[in-house]
Amino acid sequence: MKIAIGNDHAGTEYKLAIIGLLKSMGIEVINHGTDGSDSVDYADFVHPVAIEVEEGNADLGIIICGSGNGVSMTANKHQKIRAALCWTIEIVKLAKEHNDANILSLPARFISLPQALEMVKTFLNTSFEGGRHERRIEKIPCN
Ligand SMILES: O=C(CO)[C@H](O)[C@H](O)[C@H](O)COP(=O)(O)O
Repeated sequence: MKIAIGNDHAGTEYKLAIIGLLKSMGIEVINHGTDGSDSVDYADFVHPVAIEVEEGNADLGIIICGSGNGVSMTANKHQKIRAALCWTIEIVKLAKEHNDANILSLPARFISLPQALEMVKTFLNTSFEGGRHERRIEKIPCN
């Protein structure tokens, strides 16, 4: 299992903790930064994550900013990406079961760090249900 991860300055603290968790689980991480607290533009760090997932270099992605919106909007511009903005464990579960989300988007300024770590575990441990949901996700791309 390989995970690509990226964030802006609002997500650095959570990102570093998530990398620690993933490594402790034996998961390989491709870190696209930023690793600092200086103000940056999230798109610069999210497009590389989306490309890793689209090209199959990473199995899944995790992206983090203050609200989770900027990173989600950026990732979802990529044809093969289904980035899900999640703020509870249940929504993470549904994002995998029903939407086969391949990138988890976290709003670092609106969830606690322990909550974020639990959400990451749920993202990794939940499977797509397929069936009617397969038909629906196939209709998402517009070009
Ligand atoms: O893109 C965002 C909002 O959709 C993210 O939450 C950013 O992290 C946020 O806008 C950064 O805000 P800042 O005031 O520049 O720290």
